Amino acid sequence: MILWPKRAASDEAVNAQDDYCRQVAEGVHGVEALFDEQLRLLWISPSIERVTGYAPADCLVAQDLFALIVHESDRAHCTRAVAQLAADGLPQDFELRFVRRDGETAWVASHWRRVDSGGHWRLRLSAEDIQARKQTEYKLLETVTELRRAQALREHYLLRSNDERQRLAALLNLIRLGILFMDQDKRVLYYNRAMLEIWGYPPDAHLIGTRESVVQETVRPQLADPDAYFAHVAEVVERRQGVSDAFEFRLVDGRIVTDRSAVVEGSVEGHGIGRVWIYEDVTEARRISARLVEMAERDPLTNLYNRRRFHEELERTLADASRRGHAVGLLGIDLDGFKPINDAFGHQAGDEVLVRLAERVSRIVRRHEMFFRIGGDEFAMLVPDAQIDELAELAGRLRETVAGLRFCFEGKDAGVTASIGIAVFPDNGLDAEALIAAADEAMYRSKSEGRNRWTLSARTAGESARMRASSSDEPDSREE
Ligand SMILES: Nc1nc2c(ncn2[C@@H]2O[C@H](COP(=O)(O)OP(=O)(O)OP(=O)(O)O)[C@@H](O)[C@H]2O)c(=O)[nH]1
Repeated sequence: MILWPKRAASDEAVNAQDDYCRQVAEGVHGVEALFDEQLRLLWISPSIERVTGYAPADCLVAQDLFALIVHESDRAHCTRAVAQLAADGLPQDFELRFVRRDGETAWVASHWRRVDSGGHWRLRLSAEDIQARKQTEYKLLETVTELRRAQALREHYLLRSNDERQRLAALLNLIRLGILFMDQDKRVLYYNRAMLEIWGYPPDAHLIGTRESVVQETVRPQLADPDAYFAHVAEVVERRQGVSDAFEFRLVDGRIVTDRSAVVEGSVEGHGIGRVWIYEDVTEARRISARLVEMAERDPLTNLYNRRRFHEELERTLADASRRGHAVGLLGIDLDGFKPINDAFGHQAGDEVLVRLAERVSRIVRRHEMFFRIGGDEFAMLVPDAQIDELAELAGRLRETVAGLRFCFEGKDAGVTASIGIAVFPDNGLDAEALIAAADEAMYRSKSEGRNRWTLSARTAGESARMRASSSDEPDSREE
């Protein structure tokens, strides 16, 4: 239903004017509507159908127009604003959502005005479609929200990666290995505390960004052989090996350090982003292992090399002598009358004899000669590149030294003598076993022929069964 105020004019003119006005009103693009004082809908433009899908007639017959077309969330506000306008006549402008017949939402900007005429008033609604703008706004809002979320996520990851870095740095600072990261431009990227300690930097040294060449110059004075070390570094860098082999080097203060290095691969395969160096101070480890080797090779009572080292040295010396065509002398030594000392004065007295004997005999041993305790009261002397004369002379001195040792246990004089057998490589044996057997056999001859003497083995190499022993006379040992 459309209502127009009547004017005093001819019916024809009025009808024509009505027709013009109707065409204008019905052709408006936005939604126009008129409500009476009871807020009942009097007229609504056909454009409502374009915006909501409801025809003007649907709106006019609706019991509650707001319930039909205003979105549930905006309805209360809309009702309040319209009641306010009715009461005070002040314009109301706000955005609201229409609910379309197909259930979709259509945003409009609504403008509510009170129009007065002849003591009566009506409410006029003008609403323009702002759906496109709202959609843009929504999109913008979504984009902004998305950006904020991404930003928050970035901050979160940044925080987490900083935490990770802190954790990693704490861990790396705790470990005893020195760690140094160089970037692809050969500048220091990271180092830990142990790296500073190993290279003798003060704990507060600041190396980040320092060029490799500068670092090398600062560590040069620490190195026992800087040129060899830097040649090694250059070779490792040149070779671009996966992980370099451990390289051992010495510092001027006597410490022993090893290094290993690897290229740090970036996320692009085959593209190195720098290099990591790992340093380990192995001084203590080397000292302990040397001590262990020492312990395994030395007799704890006399501190002479033991049977194990004797066999190693004998094999090594024979191999060396074979290559050079040298002779090797072996003196097998067994004490005479040692057991009676143990029996008469106790084991401790026997120990004292062994210790003093080892100490005194060691004094007459020359640089290239080696003296061993094989076990019990058995000793051996190894003489590389030996001549028979020298060996006889050495055996004589040895016999004399042992016989000259005097002890006093429980107020009684005591002493021991030595029976010595001399064997020479290659004359008396071509390998360690044969040489030992020859020396033993000669030593037993010394025993059987009166003790306190030396005997030269007469065994021919390769003829182990046959013996041609020469025996020394007491006390001036001599060859027969
Ligand atoms: N005190 C002491 N005695 C040892 C040690 N090792 C072995 N013995 C003893 O040394 C003795 C060696 O015996 P023998 O070789 O018969 O002694 P010996 O009186 O010299 O006899 P011959 O070799 O026949 O001249 C044994 O009584 C062992 O118990 C040791 O480390 N300390």
